[in-house]
Amino acid sequence: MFSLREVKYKHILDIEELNIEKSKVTCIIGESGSGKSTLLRLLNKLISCDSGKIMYNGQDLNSCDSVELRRTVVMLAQLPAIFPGTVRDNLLIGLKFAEKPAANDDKLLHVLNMVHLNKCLDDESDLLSGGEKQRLALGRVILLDPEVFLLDEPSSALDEETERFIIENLVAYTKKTSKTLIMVTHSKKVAQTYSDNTIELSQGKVKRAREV
Ligand SMILES: Nc1ncnc2c1ncn2[C@@H]1O[C@H](COP(=O)(O)OP(=O)(O)OP(=O)(O)O)[C@@H](O)[C@H]1O
Repeated sequence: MFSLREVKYKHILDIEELNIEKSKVTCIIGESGSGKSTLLRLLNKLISCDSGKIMYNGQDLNSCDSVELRRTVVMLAQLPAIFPGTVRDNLLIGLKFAEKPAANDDKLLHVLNMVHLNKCLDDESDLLSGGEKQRLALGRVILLDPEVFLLDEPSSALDEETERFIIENLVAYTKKTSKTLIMVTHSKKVAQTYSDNTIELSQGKVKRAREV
């Protein structure tokens, strides 16, 4: 799905060769500052590499329209934005930005259940805890129903049990729908348990890329 050849970005990333498979769960691990978030941002075309080539489904990412790309490849940042308004507003705003039809309350409640967020749709989002806001933003991304999820530490603010519940739901959903999940995680345990492939970065280079 994604293939990278001799990709360099500033002093931060220097990747000789890397392939990320379609319809698989790929975890990106590595020490803090190793370039994990930068790699996700390259794949979402939020930044462009200085040299080398990134292909997406056989097409050079440079020649992909960024807006079109982000309709199918959706990124959840490490510190996602929460907008003023209710839980419902925050779930629906992604669909609105993407010019997709709004979802009904049943669908919104189903997504809240998936991300283990036990809140009412009319609750004010600025009263949520950090971990709850993180799950709300994840729900917003799930509603967009992209082909590729790029998730930057989606469970960093969660306790182990909630993390397990959410990642299990997410992996089951992406497997069932043949979506591609690319997820940065600080947890080797999450990578070992749930990923089909793991990419380990160290100082901007691929230290290891393997099937688990
Ligand atoms: N636009 C930029 N310009 C210069 N340096 C940057 C830029 N963005 C990130 N960096 C630096 O690049 C390195 C890699 O950053 P990145 O956020 O990709 O790391 P990470 O592996 O995701 O780290 P963490 O696990 O702490 O989130 C860091 O040293 C960071 O300070």
